[in-house]
Amino acid sequence: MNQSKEQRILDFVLQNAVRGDPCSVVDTIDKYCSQKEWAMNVGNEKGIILDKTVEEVNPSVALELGTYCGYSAVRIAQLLKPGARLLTVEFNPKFAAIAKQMIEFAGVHDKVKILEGPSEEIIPQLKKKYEVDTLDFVFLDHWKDRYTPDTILIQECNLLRKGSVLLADNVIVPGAPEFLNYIRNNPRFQCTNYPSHLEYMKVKDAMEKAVFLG
Ligand SMILES: O=C(NC/C=C/[C@H]1O[C@@H](Sc2ccncc2)[C@H](O)[C@@H]1O)c1cc([N+](=O)[O-])cc(O)c1O
Ligand SMILES: [Mg+2]
Repeated sequence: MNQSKEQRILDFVLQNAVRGDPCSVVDTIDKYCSQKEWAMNVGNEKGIILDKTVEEVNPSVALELGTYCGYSAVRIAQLLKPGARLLTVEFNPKFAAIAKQMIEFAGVHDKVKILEGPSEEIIPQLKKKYEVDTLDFVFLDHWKDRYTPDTILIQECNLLRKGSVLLADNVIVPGAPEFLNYIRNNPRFQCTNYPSHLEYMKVKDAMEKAVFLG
């Protein structure tokens, strides 16, 4: 049965990265996806914006929507302080299985929990089932037409506190125009745009940061 691209990425990491070294896992994925097969990891250029935002927020509880192969989960997890945790939501079981192995190989599995299922089902479970009080940081990188409904759902579930930070990937390519319109016109959020480029390409992309004002 022929392998998936995601399985090829994982295999390349298992054979070429250093077990227990998150940086080498991230760099190895970037090497494979820039030289061999493009894949929708946030990549290193936007990854640095992600890193800086995570360091600035220093979250105790972080949520990621759209795990894919686990690239950004590994990037975020390696920056978390002791005792902090990342919950990452993935609905495709094949991708979740790849990401689980990627996260374990990187040695950050004690900080990361993969929640399998669609975000619209998982988000309402965060407080009771996953013992979340509020979210300090949310990285949106799943289906672009889910950014707005899930941001509304997160608010409806009282998961944000004054100062909670949302960071959205791909607000230019593939684009999230409805989300940009929603979040930039919502007085409860203070927005900042970070121009960048699409992962592994020269195409312009951007990330949008939105701080919840309470
Ligand atoms: O489409 C993109 N991302 C969608 C990501 C989707 C990921 O999240 C879930 S969907 C889900 C997860 C949880 N809950 C509900 C749905 C999918 O199984 C995948 O793992 C994308 C596309 C491009 N591009 O250039 O085409 C570049 C990017 O950086 C991108 O992020
Ligand atoms: Mg993306």
